[in-house]
Amino acid sequence: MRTVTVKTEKDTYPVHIGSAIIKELPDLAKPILGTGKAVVITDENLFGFYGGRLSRIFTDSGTAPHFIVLPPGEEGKNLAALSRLYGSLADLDVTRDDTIITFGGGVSGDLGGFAAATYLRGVPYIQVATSVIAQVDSSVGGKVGIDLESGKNQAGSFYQPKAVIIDPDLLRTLPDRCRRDGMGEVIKYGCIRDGELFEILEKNCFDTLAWEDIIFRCVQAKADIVAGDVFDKGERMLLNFGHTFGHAVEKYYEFKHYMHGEAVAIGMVRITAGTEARGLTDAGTTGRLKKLLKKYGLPVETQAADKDVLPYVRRDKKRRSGRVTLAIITRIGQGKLLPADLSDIEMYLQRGLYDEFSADTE
Ligand SMILES: NC(=O)c1ccc[n+]([C@@H]2O[C@H](COP(=O)([O-])OP(=O)(O)OC[C@H]3O[C@@H](n4cnc5c(N)ncnc54)[C@H](O)[C@@H]3O)[C@@H](O)[C@H]2O)c1
Ligand SMILES: O=C(O)C(=O)C[C@@H](O)[C@H](O)[C@H](O)COP(=O)(O)O
Ligand SMILES: [Zn+2]
Repeated sequence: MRTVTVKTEKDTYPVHIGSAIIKELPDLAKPILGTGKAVVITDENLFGFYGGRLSRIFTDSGTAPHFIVLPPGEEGKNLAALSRLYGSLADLDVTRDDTIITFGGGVSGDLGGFAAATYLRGVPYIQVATSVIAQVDSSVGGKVGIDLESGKNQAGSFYQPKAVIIDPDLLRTLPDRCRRDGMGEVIKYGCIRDGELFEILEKNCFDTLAWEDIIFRCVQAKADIVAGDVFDKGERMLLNFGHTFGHAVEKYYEFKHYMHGEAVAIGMVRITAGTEARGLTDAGTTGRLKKLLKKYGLPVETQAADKDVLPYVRRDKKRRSGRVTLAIITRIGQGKLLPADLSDIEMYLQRGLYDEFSADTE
């Protein structure tokens, strides 16, 4: 087992990464749980695969967990689901001495984490990450929240977990589309910070990747970034590379068409074409990025028209009174924050630039 420590001004917590560590969950959780109840928030798919096993390992260690089982998928990361979740927590008579364990992908983590942040003004929680997205990104850093009618992740909070548990073996049951989807965020880390990771991904394929190492690299990168900017005022905004357009396109399709990593893939290509067109990014970068995304089965463009998607771009949370901070890359491995007028966003993200600058590099 390897452990990365996330250290912010207020919170310090471990991210444990290791094959088969799910068996150790009750022991790893014990110092947090104390004598309180363990309330596992998960989704129907995960409950089907792992509910029995989780029950057993906890019961064997002397604590029977309570389960709250949500419908799976992004369409359920909303106010109605949050409201039902509060009801379930009340039915279980949860108090601040109890511990929530989110067991799942980014949706269970974001929604369950937001419930933990707000129910009784805060109940301690642990993230157990089961999807690629959750293992490389969402379980770390404490961004929790839900989608609103106005857009993606529009209500939320920064609420750090007490611990994060990542067992790569759990990925064995992950559907192929979700595995591919997760590569959108992995490739993001290669783009904004870790050029060597990008090269590893270029040289390998799903079957040859050393998965635990990939997770470790991404988690370490995220822990470092979050430690320096927990509230997303500076460097953390780099983690939003590809998300300005990506979130807009997810919302345009009402979260029914693209998964998050797919939308981020499309968004990374869009913004990079826009900055390459203006000489802000090394020539050839968009083509190289596009080629890698395609290799891992990700979409690189959308059918949706600019006029339909771009209005949602204006909801971006990196916006401050008429200005927006764009997360861009100057080359593979080097992220940069680019302040721009809100009115310029469309110029950077227009489809025409994509067509011009996204030829595959061979
Ligand atoms: N908070 C953050 O920092 C952050 C970072 C990245 C993404 N996100 C959010 O994460 C969400 C996307 O995450 P996701 O793709 O994990 O979504 P998800 O939780 O919906 O999981 C995707 C699908 O995979 C299934 N699944 C997950 N793990 C499984 C396993 N081990 N075996 C079998 N099935 C499994 C789920 O049931 C679901 O159907 C989005 O809402 C995105 O906004 C948040
Ligand atoms: O942790 C962060 O910071 C991120 O931006 C990680 C992103 O991958 C993630 O999708 C996040 O939820 C986006 O945040 P938002 O503030 O744009 O909603
Ligand atoms: Zn993301």
